[in-house]
Amino acid sequence: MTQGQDKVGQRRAVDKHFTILCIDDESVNLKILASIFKEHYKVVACKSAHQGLKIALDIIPDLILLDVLMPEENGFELIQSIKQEDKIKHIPVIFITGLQSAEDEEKGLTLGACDYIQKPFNYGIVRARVNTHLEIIRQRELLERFANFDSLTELPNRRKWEKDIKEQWIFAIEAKQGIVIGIADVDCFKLYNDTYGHQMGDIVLRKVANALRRVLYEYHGDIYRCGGEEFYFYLPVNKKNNIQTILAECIEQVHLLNIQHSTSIACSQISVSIGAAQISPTYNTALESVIKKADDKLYQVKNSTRNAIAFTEITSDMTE
Ligand SMILES: Nc1nc2c(ncn2[C@@H]2O[C@H](COP(=O)(O)OP(=O)(O)OP(=O)(O)O)[C@@H](O)[C@H]2O)c(=O)[nH]1
Repeated sequence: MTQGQDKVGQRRAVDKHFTILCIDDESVNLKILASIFKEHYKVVACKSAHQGLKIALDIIPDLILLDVLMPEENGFELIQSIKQEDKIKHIPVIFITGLQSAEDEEKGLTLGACDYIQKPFNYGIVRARVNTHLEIIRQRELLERFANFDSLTELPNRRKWEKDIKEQWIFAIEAKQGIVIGIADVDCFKLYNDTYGHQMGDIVLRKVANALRRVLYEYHGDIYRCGGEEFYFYLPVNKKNNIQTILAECIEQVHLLNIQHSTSIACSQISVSIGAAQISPTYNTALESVIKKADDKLYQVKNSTRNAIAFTEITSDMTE
C-alpha cells in the first residue's frame, strides 16, 4: 500500500464515525442516498417523519437529510420538532426536496435547515455539500478538544473539570452515591525547576499526570490539570473502591517514577501531596464547599510533611 493510499484509508476510517440519517418516504431516494454515502459514512434510512424523530433522538446522528413532501407529517413540520429537542436541535438538517420555489427554499432555511437541495439532484453536488457540513462539524469537534485539553500533560483542563464535575455531582446525588473530590499537588516543584530546569519540570508534570491518571482511571475516576502543578480529580465511591487505598496508590505510583529531587524538603524523589473529601451529596450540598474542604486538606498536608494524604469524610450537612 502506498503512503497516499494509506492516508485515504485513514481519512475514511475517521469519516466512518459520522452518521447520516436520511428521511424520505420514497425507497428509491433512500437507496440512492445510501449508495452515495455508505462508503464513507454510516447511513441510517427511514421512511416517515414520525419514525425519523424517534430515530434521531435515539442515535443522535451527525447530519439529517430530509425530504419535505411526505404523507402525514412533512419535512417542514419535522424540522420544527427537531429544533425543539435539546438533544438534537444542534444537528444540521439539509432538505432534499422536489419543491422548487424560492418561497419554499426560504421557508426551509428560515426554519433552521443549513442547506436546501432540489430534486432531481446531482450526486456530486449532494456529496460535496454534505461533506462541507461534516467538515464544519469535524472542525468544531477539534476546537472543542483543544479548548478542553492541556497540551503539556494531555489531561483535560480546568474548563473541562468545571463541566464534568457538575455532571458527576448530579449523577452522585441522583444515584445516591458517594463521591470523592481531591487535589494532588507536586511537592517543592519550584525548587525542582530551579535545580533541574523548566524543561525537565515539564517532563515531570507529564509523568506525574500519567501516573495519577492510570490509577484513577482504573477506579472509574478522572483527573484534570487545573493549575501549574495542581491536579483536581474525582472518584466514585462504591463497595469495590477503598478510597484511602486508592489515594495511597496514587502517592506510591508517583514514587515509583523514581525521579530524583535532591532539593526537595519532602522526599529525595518527586512526590505529591493529596487533599481529598468524600461526601454523599444531596441537592442541599454545595459542590464548591466540598472542593474547598479538599483544598483545606491539601493545605494541611503542605503545612506538615508534604508527600502524604489528608482525607476527610463529610456528611451532607458538611460536618466532618
Ligand atoms: N516546568 C513547569 N513548571 C511549572 C509549570 N506551571 C507551573 N510551574 C511551576 O510550578 C511552581 C509552583 O511553585 P509553588 O506554587 O511555589 O509550589 P511548590 O514549589 O511546588 O511548593 P509546595 O506546593 O508548597 O510544595 C512554580 O515555580 C511554577 O513556575 C509548567 O507548566 N511547567
